[in-house]
Amino acid sequence: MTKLSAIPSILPSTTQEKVANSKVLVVGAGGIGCEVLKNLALSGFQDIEIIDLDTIDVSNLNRQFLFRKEHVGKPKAVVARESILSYNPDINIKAYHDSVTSQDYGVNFFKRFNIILNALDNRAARSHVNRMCLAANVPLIESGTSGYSGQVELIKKGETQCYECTLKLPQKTFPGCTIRNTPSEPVHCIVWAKHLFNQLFGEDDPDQDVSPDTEDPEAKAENEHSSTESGNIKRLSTRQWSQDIDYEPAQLFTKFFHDDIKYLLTMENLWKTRKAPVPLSWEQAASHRGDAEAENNVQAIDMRIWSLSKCASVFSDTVSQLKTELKGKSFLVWDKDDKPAMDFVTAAANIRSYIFSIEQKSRFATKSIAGNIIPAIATANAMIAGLVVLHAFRVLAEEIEKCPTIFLRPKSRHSKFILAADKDLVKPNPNCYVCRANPTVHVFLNVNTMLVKEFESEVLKSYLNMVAPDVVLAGKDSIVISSEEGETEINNDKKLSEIGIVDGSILKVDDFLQNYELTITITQYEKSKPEDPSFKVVGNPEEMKAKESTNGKENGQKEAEKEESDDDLMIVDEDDNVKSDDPQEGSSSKKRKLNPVEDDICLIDV
Ligand SMILES: Nc1ncnc2c1ncn2[C@@H]1O[C@H](COP(=O)(O)OP(=O)(O)OP(=O)(O)O)[C@@H](O)[C@H]1O
Ligand SMILES: [Zn+2]
Repeated sequence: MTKLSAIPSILPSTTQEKVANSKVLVVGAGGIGCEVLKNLALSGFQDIEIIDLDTIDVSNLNRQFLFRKEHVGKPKAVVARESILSYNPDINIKAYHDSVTSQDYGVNFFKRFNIILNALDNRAARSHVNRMCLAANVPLIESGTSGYSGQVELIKKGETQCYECTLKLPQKTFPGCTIRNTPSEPVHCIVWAKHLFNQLFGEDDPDQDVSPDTEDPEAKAENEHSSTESGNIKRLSTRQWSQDIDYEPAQLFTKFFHDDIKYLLTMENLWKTRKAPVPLSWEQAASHRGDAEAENNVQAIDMRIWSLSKCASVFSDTVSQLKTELKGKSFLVWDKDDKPAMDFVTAAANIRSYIFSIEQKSRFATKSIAGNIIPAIATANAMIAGLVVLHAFRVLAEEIEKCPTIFLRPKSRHSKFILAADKDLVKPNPNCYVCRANPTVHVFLNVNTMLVKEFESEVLKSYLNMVAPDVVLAGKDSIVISSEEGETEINNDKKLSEIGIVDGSILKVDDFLQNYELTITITQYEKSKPEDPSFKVVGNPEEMKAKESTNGKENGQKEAEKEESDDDLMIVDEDDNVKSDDPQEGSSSKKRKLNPVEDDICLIDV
């Protein structure tokens, strides 16, 4: 029996019928997904499917209200289904505890739906669903939040831009010389401390060198030191040297916080317009007395700013703990939830901040910066989910012209939001490497150093978001990378040039799972600086510049700042289409491979 009574009577009767008879897929049952599912169930949708790969974590409970304490550890999709049935037992609802990128969900699976609603938190899954919906020609409503910001966007093949029509700028990174030579903000010291962790205990990454950067152009004019030296230490690997001294904390401290800083001071150009750092000896730090008061205040330990002597003792203790953890392993992986790893970064970052006269941060604040944590705001999720379902009504009523992209922006601190809408639907980008006919891209890389397996994992999968690519070298018609296991593994460790991929090569890449074909033109490129990316992907080489977004907050926030209204919510038209700081990355400006900072940002309870 169709429960039309649940359908908002404000809708025209034809739309009410369509709502009751349509089949909807919700992808993701997290913060937005739970709200969307509740809205669907309460507004008359009768046939819903949910897919989510994750299980319920205790940190989800404050905002993902379909879940309770007793559900922790259970699959989100399954529990969400049960909770929705408790609202309305007549709904036909099916749950999949699985990744939407799995081969089990091909184009025919997507074709079964009238509309698909994304409530995801990462770029790879979003891109995949985007391609599946284009291939299946099913409208997709894409949404995301990031703190108090959010966005809802309709994607309809041929009529609107797709998720990949605009270049998503990679997460903000910092120039290597700022991190290594001239930090000026706490985040620079925190990134340096994470790099230090990796140099001492993590996977080797030459881009994460922590020693003074002698190639810094600003310093070079006066600095005649050989680039084979760093500080007073010959540039043998930091890891090797640390192992040679058995991770003796005082010696490590002396190198990183005294000798390297002394060396930096010899780069005089750097300090002409900046406050110079002050080298800190192990003895000075360990016996530092000036900040004992900060230690004794009553705040929760994580909220306190640690004294310098506490930082020194935590540095020493965690170096010893991490050294023990490393035994028998080739490297450790930094994790903000791993206590010694997080304590180490807090201590090292704060010691460096002290040396550079930069504000020190509590462990709590350091964790949030180091883990790129943006708080998840239940209200923002709820507002965005409401807009998702309103858009769904309009799509089903075939009024897609009434579905411009809508942005949620914080008006000011705390409770005030504004909603800003684009004036019109944004048309597809004719150069989009996904939704245009016969898409092409140019990839700049070094064919003499990049391995076939790196090209597959970093360029095709991680950057271009393919799932199961098959690559044919044009002219030779042989498969050089196959999605079939065992077919081309023999090529994995070869350089691209060794299998005939050279400057000017054209590759035909086919991802059967995404029904997506892409032509790639290879151009030989060599890094000129160590921090340069190892490859670049460009739609049109003449337009190598990424579409610079003015910071997303400007979308609606500027409008709002002009207004003096006490309303908690304002709705304004959007004057331009400039996109944002990408709330669609949700909590997670998902890094592309080139980004040294965190991959997915985790949400924290607020
Ligand atoms: N490939 C995928 N297939 C299916 N579901 C996915 C996929 N990728 C992400 N998701 C789901 O999308 C949801 C996004 O929700 P949300 O942004 O609230 O994240 P969360 O993981 O619930 O929260 P937190 O990050 O704070 O732990 C998550 O439940 C996640 O499991
Ligand atoms: Zn597109």
